[in-house]
Amino acid sequence: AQANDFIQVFEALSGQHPGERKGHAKGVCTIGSFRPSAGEPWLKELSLFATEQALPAQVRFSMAGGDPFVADTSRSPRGIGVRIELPDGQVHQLAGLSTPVFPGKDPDSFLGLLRASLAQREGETGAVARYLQQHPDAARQGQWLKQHNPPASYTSVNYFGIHSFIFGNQGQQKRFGRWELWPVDGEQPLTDAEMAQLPDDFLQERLMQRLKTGPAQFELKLILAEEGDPLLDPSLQWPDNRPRVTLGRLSIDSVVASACDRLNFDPNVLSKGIAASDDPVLRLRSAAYAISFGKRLSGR
Ligand code: HEM
Repeated sequence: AQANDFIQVFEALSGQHPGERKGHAKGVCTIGSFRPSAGEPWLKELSLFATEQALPAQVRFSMAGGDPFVADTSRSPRGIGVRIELPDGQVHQLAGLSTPVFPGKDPDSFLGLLRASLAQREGETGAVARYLQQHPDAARQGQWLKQHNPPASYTSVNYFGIHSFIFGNQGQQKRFGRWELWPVDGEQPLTDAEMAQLPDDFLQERLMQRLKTGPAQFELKLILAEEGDPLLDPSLQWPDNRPRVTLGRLSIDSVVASACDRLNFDPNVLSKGIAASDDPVLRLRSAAYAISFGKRLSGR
């Protein structure tokens, strides 16, 4: 699977929306800050956690998929894109989802699922079920979404980095870890009744109302891998009992609609001391985001 295959299938599934993101088209942009507070000395040696001062951040919340008009009640992932500006000019980005797993162990498996959805849409009954039967890794996100209603607001849900990243500077021990963002407001899912009754658009309005009462915050957490944890498969979660280390606090201050227009939340833009793993889905994302970024900047 190539990055462009994804752009094509996203556009086939969601229609042409010139100038919009080809994934996570619907969303809301905010500004805020990240205040590092990593307690462990080895973490303080990584650029992102070296200071305890608040670093400027841009944060975009989004609905998965390429449809800018999708209903906010949809049983689909919510997304968060975070861009943090370090004092020395480096930038660190995070782009995660409200599901702990991705629908595919690698790009081929995910692309197959998208193509099966398209085939089903075009009349091939049962195409998705057949595909999922043969590719259990591609079924895991859907299974999780069935068991967890979508969030009542963008700031009342956990977000997951999903991929493994490698933490440690040159000369230090390298440790595989995954990040999570935990809402300080607590998790609050929609009830079934709310899912049936709410209008298509309420997440942006709720976020603006929430921010009138002060910043909404998330704790950034790190889970470190233990022997035998799957390091390169984003469709698999690590056991729930892994300890989490607090890395800092992300503060969402205000909605600034245009502040993300020229940003590309490529998850491989990382500061010194944190590196991408060889997860093939993580690797492919940069190229797909670049194509989408180029298209939307040029109004295509
Ligand atoms: C093969 C796998 C994937 C492909 C092809 C893909 C593709 C895309 C594309 C084309 C965009 C729009 C980029 C832009 O115009 O700026 C996007 C946005 C996004 N993706 Fe992915 N993605 C993949 C996997 C993932 C994964 C694993 C995550 C989370 C861990 C994720 C989270 C996001 C988020 C949060 C955004 C919105 C960023 C923003 O607000 O601008 N994606 N994706």
